[in-house]
Amino acid sequence: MASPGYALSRSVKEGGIAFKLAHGEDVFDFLSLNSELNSIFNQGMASITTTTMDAIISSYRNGFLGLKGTVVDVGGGIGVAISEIVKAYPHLKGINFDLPHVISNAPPYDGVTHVAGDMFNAIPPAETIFMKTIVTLVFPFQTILHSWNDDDCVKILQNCRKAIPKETGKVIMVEIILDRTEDDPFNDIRVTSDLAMLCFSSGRERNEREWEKLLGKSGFCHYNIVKIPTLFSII
Ligand SMILES: C[S@@+](CC[C@H](N)C(=O)[O-])C[C@H]1O[C@@H](n2cnc3c(N)ncnc32)[C@H](O)[C@@H]1O
Repeated sequence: MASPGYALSRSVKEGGIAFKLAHGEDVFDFLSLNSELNSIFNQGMASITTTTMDAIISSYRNGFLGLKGTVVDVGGGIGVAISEIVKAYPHLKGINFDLPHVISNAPPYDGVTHVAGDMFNAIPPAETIFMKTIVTLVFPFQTILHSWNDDDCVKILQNCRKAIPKETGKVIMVEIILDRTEDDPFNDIRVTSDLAMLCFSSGRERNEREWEKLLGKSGFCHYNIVKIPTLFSII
């Protein structure tokens, strides 16, 4: 996992993603080809997610209470986040959507259907889409949108738009928002995550203006930001 750091200077000078220069594959292809690492990665994501879901579920209570129908967690890993959401808000049904090699490791949860697929092709239809990022310093390349460059993010968000009802659909993203002006103890780790994205993906962390631009380009003209007591905000 340290090797992409050693490829960073080559990536800056010659172009290309440092992770791919170091390992010959993009990160998610690399995981799909290494079943032991894939399993460690999925379990790691699941345990980190368990620690942040409490803050998300309680801080966004009115948001979840106002939803109806089905929520699809895009890039939901083995389904921990969506299972916690439907447990806390049982009026909702959940779909956990991820790549086939991840879904094949996912355990069953009440109220959750697992669906395998590729978010660059199509996302299962639902009233609401949930996308949650993760940051760890061991696997610092966590998606969802911060792992991808702007063009890829627009493709993902446009697919989100196609999957939800035109007038009433909603996308809930849990992402980092860079903010240099605020005196916030999480700011240093947000910048560290931005550097980590440079090593592990084509992505980056973004400030509010950059998020607004990305959302606008993808056809979402209304958004709100809800600050929660973690590294992340809800957009
Ligand atoms: C950081 S992990 C899991 C994050 C998860 N949302 C959570 O909070 O635990 C990101 C997930 O995105 C998935 N992913 C990557 N590319 C994808 C694609 N093209 N389509 C669907 N899922 C994808 C990965 O397999 C991985 O499980």
